[in-house]
Amino acid sequence: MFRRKLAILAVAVLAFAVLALGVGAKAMDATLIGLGVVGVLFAAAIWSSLRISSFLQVFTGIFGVEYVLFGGVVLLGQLGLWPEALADFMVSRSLPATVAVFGILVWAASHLRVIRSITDIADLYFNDREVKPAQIWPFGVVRMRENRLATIALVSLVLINQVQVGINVRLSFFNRDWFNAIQEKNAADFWSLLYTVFLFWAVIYIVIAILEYVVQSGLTIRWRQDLTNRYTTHWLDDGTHYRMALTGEQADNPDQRIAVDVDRFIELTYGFSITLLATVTTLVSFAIVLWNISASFTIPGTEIVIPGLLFWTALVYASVGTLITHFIGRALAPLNFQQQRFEADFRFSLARLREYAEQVALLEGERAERQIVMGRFGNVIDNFWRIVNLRKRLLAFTAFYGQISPIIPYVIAAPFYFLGKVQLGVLTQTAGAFGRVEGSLTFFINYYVSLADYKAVIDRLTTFGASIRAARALGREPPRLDIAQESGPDVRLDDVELRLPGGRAIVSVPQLTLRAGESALITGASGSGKSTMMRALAGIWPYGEGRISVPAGASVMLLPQRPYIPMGTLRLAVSYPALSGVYTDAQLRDALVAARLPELADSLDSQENWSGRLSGGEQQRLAIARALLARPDWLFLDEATSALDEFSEAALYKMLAEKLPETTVVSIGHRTTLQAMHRRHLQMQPGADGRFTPGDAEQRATA
Ligand SMILES: Nc1ncnc2c1ncn2[C@@H]1O[C@H](COP(=O)(O)OP(=O)(O)OP(=O)(O)O)[C@@H](O)[C@H]1O
Repeated sequence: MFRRKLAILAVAVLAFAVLALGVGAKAMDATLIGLGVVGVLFAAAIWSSLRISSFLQVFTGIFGVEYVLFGGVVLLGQLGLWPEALADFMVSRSLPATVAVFGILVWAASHLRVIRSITDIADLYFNDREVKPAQIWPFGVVRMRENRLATIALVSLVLINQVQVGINVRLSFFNRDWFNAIQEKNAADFWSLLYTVFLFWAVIYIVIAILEYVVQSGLTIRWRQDLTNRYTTHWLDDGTHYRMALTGEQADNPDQRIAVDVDRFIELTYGFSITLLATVTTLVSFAIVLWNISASFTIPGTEIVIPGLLFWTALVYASVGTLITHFIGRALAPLNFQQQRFEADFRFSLARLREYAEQVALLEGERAERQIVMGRFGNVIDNFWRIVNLRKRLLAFTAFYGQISPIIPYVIAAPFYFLGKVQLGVLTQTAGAFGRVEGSLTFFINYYVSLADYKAVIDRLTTFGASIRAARALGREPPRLDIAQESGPDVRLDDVELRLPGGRAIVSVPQLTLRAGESALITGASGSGKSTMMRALAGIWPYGEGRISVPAGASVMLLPQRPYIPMGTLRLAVSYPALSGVYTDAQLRDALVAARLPELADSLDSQENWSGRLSGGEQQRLAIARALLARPDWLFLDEATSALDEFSEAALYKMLAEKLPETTVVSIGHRTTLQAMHRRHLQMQPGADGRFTPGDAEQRATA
C-alpha cells in the first residue's frame, strides 16, 4: 500500500549500510561492519517486501526507519560527533542491527504459509481504501482512508510498546542507582533520583499506557467492524449464502465464523504481532542489560568473568520452566477447543428447541428433548472436569515456579554482594532484569496455548472465505445457465436443462414462453422439479445450462410455501424485503386488509415472534400483502396459498388480479380448483430419461 515509500526506504537503508561498512572498514570496527552487512541484507529484504502483505509492510517500514535512525546515532557516536549533552540518549551499539534482524525476520515470516493465511485476512482491513469518518482526539471527526488510519494506529502501537520497553530499561538503571544511594545512605541522591528520574518517567509511562489502551481499542473495534461488515456482505450478496447451503461446502456455522471467529482473529493477531514484538523487544533489551551486568560477577577468588552468566542462567531457568509447563499442559489446547464446540452444540440444541417449541409440545417430545439437551450438557461437564484436572497439575507447577522465580536471581547474586563484589543497586537491578528476561521467555508458553486456537480460527475464516468465493463462482463456468435481459415483454426458456447439485438432470425445457399478462399454473407430480424451475426463473438456481430470457428491468418476486418472517416489528415483517419505513402506515394497513388480515392492521409496531404466532395460512396471507406492496412485474407463487381454504384462496387470487393488473402471476399448486384462476395450465410431463418437461395441459378462455 505504501510501495513507493518502502522503495525509498530500501534505498536509504542500503545507502546507510554502505556508509556504515565504509566507516567500519576504515576504523576496523567489527560492530559497524556487522551493522553494514545486516543493513545490506535488510535493504534487499525491504525491496522484496514491496510485494508482501500491507499488514507486514507496516512492520518492515518501522524497522527500516529505526535502523537508519539508531544506526545514525551509533555512527555519530563512533565518529565522536554525538553531543556530550545528549549522552543519556546514546543507544546501545547493537540496537540498529537488532531492529534490522527483526525486519529480516518479518520478511522471512511473510513466506510461511500460515502467515500468508493470516495476512490475507488482515489485509482485507489494511487494504481498505474507503474514506470513513473517525473521532480522533483532539482533532474531532476526521475523514480519511481506512487503511491510512489503520496504519497510523498500528505504527503508534508498535512505537508505544517500544517506548514502554525503553522506559522500563531506563527505570532499571534508576533502580540500581536508587538502591546504591540507599546502601550509601545518600539522602540527597535518594530524593533527587526520585523526583527527577522516577517521577518524570513514571508520568510518561502512565500517559502512554492510557494512550495505548485507547488506540488499541479504537483499532480493534474498527477492524472488527470492517471485517464483520465485509464477511456479512460477501456472504449475503448475490444469494451467496443460499448457494453455499446448496454446495454444502466446508463452511458450516457461518454465524460462528462471523460473530466469534472474526473477533478472536483480531484479538489473537494483535497478540501475535504487537504483543509478541513488545515481548521480543523486552527480551532483547533486558538480555543486553543482564549480559552487561554479568561483567561484574567474577568467579570467586579470581578475576575471571563468565560472559553473560546471568543471561544464560535466565535462559536455562525459563527453558526448563517452559518445557515442564508444555509437558504438563500440552493437552490443554485441544481440550479448550473441544470445550468451545461442546458449549456451542449445547447452546444450539436449546435454541433449536425454542424454535420448534410447538412441534415438541404437540408430540410431547419433552422427555426425548431433555435427554438430547442433557446429553450435550454432559459432554460440556465431562470435558470441563478433564480441563480442571489438567489445570490443577499445571497450577501446582506454575505456582511453585512463580514463587521461586523472584528468589533465584537473589540467590545467585547475593554471594557476590556479600563478598562486596557488587553493590545493592546492581543486586536489585539484576533481579529486575532477570525477571523481565525470564518473563518474556515464559510468555511464549502462555501464547503457545492459544496457538492451536489461533490456527483453528484462521482455518475457519480461510475456508469460509474460500467457500464464499466457490459459491460465487458457481454457475459461472460454461456450460451454464444464462439469464439474459431482453427487450421483449415475455419470459422465455430455450434449451434449458436443470440439474441437481450432484449433476443429475431433472428438468428439460426445449422451448417455453411465459407470456406477459397471461397467468399460468404449473402442476405435476411431487419431486418433478417445479420448485427448481421457479428457482431458476428467479435466478437463484445455479445448476444447469441453457438460456432464460427475462424482460429487461422487470421486477420478479417469488413467494414460497413457507414464507420467511424476520424478527422484529410487524411493520418490518410486512415490508420485507423492503426496509422498514419504505411504505407508509396507510399502505401497510391497506395491504394487510386486502390480504384478509384486517385484525393485524393496528399492530404494526408490535414486536413479536411472528413466525411462531401466526398460523400457516396467516403467514401465507402476510406474504401476499408483501406482494401487494412490492407490485412486481412477475409474481411466482410456489404453493404460496396451500394452507388456505379454497374459498379464501380464490378470493385472494381475484384480489391480486384486481389490485395488480400489471403483474403476471405464475403459480405452482396441486389443487384442481387453481386451474380456474389461471389462463394457462402447464403440466410437468415425465420423459423416458427421468427428466420432466413442462407442457400445455389445456387452454382456458378466462382467468
Ligand atoms: N438442494 C438440493 N440438493 C439435492 N437435491 C435437491 C435439492 N433441491 C431439490 N432437490 C431434489 O430435486 C427434486 C425436485 O425438487 P422440487 O422441489 O423442484 O420438486 P417439486 O416438483 O417442487 O416437488 P413438490 O411438489 O413436492 O414441492 C427432488 O427430488 C428434490 O429432492
